[in-house]
Amino acid sequence: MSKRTKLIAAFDTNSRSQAEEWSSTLGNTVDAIKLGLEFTYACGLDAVREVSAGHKLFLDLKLHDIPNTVASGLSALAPLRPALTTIHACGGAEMISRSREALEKSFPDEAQRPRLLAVTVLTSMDDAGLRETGVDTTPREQVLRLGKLAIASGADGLVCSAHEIGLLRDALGDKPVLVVPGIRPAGSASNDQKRIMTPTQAAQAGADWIVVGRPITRAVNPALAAQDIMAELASA
Ligand SMILES: O=C(O)c1cc(=O)[nH]c(=O)n1[C@@H]1O[C@H](COP(=O)(O)O)[C@@H](O)[C@H]1O
Repeated sequence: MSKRTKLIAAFDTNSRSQAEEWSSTLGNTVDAIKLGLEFTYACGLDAVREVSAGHKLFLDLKLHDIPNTVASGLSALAPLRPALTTIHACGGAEMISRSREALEKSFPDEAQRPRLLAVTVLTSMDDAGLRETGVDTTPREQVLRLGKLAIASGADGLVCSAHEIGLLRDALGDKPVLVVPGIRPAGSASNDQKRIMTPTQAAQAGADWIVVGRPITRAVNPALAAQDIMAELASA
């Protein structure tokens, strides 16, 4: 039997009290919580530690710099003990392999080591947006290219859209952890996301984790919105 796709709720806010409220009202409904750039820059690392206490943490800081700086940055974040953490795949092979080494050094116990995820092509990019950056190919081709590079260089998994899951599974098999944002329950606004799918579609495509922010956090009742998505995943 295949494993259920798990739900990460993205707590994108600059308010510590708001994040604390979500943590207590829906943190136990979802499988993990994501704290990213907005919350970390606004509230600091102590707040990340406190809001994520008792929950699985996806620390999404999308590091992208020279290999030494990214590896040292990851080592500095180790005390937060995230389950999952991100770097940008386009930082290249050495940046990715040095990141993996840094995490292995900080966590000699492999079971405790945060899973290193490489972000491929952001789900807010479509064909035109990607070409504007000088990458003269489609998001699918670029995701595949970066995905192969990242896994070969030591990433445990990838962040991609649900549209590329099949392609990545064909090329890389079942082992890489695929974490999929750009998820919109039927009828919800796409906002700035371009490559979107519903929770059911992403689960059926084979996502290990989906990431959902605004459809939960901006709902009239965020806890109920999270429960509805969990129910959708259970029946997908
Ligand atoms: O790394 C991510 O989590 C990420 C990668 C990506 O390609 N697209 C993407 O939306 N995300 C994150 O996933 C979350 C999606 O939020 P919503 O669009 O509100 O559901 C945000 O916190 C983004 O930072």
